[in-house]
Amino acid sequence: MRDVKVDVKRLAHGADLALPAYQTAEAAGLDLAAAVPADAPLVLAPLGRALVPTGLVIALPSGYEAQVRPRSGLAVKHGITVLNAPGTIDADYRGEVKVPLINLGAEPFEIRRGERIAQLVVAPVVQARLVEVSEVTDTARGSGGFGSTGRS
Ligand SMILES: O=c1ccn([C@H]2C[C@H](O)[C@@H](COP(=O)(O)OP(=O)(O)OP(=O)(O)O)O2)c(=O)[nH]1
Ligand SMILES: [Mg+2]
Repeated sequence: MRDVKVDVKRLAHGADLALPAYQTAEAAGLDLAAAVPADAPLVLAPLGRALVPTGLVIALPSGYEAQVRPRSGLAVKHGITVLNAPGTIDADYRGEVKVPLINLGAEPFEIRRGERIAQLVVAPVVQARLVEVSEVTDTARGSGGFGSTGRS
């Protein structure tokens, strides 16, 4: 397993929360915990959304991004997902990592302090060097898409 150093800082409102951790040896995502106040859990009503704090600031190395992805268990059991999935953390972002959650389930969902609400996947990035042309190369697919190869 390759790894890359990522600096992480815990903000005051997350200082007592454990750092994100990979839950298994080959896990791709670091689980992110909700840094909501212990005495004020966040309640997401059906179709309700919230920008959930993690209490974390990260500094990714140049050439990497971090993706904020849903946890499948919360999605399947409760309809909780990341509204902008996959969220993008840029390598030059130094603000708090936050998770825009939405409740697509039928019941209100309570998010307690320390609950693992999403996962962070660090990935390499390439930036495109755009070269404007008057004609693009032809291919067998051409402009076919959106189900052009059969049922979708
Ligand atoms: O789920 C997310 C998505 C983004 N961010 C932070 C890190 C990212 O670097 C920054 C900007 O995100 P994005 O580019 O997706 O948002 P934008 O609406 O384009 O804002 P900006 O104009 O600041 O780029 O917000 C998060 O904390 N969580
Ligand atoms: Mg942006």
